[in-house]
Amino acid sequence: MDPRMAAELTKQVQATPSQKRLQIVVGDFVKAELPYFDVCIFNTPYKISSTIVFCLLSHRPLFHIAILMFQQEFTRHLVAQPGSSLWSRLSANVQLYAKVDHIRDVKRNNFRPAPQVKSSVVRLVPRDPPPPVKFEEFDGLTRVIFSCKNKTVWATFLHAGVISMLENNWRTVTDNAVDFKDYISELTESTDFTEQHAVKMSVNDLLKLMLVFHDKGIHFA
Ligand SMILES: C[S@@+](CC[C@H](N)C(=O)[O-])C[C@H]1O[C@@H](n2cnc3c(N)ncnc32)[C@H](O)[C@@H]1O
Repeated sequence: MDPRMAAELTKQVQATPSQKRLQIVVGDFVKAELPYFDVCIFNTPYKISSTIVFCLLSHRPLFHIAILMFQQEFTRHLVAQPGSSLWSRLSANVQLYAKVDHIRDVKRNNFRPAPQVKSSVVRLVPRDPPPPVKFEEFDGLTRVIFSCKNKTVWATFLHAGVISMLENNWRTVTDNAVDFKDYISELTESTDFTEQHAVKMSVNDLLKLMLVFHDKGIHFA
């Protein structure tokens, strides 16, 4: 590893008020039962980047800080902000649970042999306490919203596949005989986000939208 990078990572770790314990886990990271840890420094296998991020964020007790290296393109999504073309389901899902900052890009020639892809290092600090939102529910909403990220929220919710998925969820908890398309159409028009495009919706906007649906008994997972 580049000595400057090593020095920077060491500084990050030393700035962390942790009990400095080293944990060694042998096996498949995704399947392993992770022990308690404060700090995670990980040159991740890039093909399982998002699995790793969500494994870490769902781990309890919460860790304090993670310094992670990923493929550069992936990190651009992790740190993207609403309004950017890179703002995506991944960005919103991760930023709901963690503050993510870009630390630095790593050039190909910092490795021997030089890999095909560029890398970047990010810092992930979980929100503590974590928001009281079920991951599957928020992910269900972002799956819908970002399926048509340049359409308006109103248009997205009137898509036949979306209506049918939400209606199935809804019918499992209600006997209400109203026409679901009318129900959801009125509901969507009543929000502040009708004309909003997914690409501009912040995590808070998405949470507000999710609560509007929950108030009417509609769930995304
Ligand atoms: C340091 S990582 C990644 C290197 C580089 N960032 C990449 O993606 O090619 C490479 C190492 O991770 C290991 N590895 C791959 N998948 C893994 C998994 N699910 N759990 C634990 N280790 C894994 C591989 O065996 C390999 O030794």
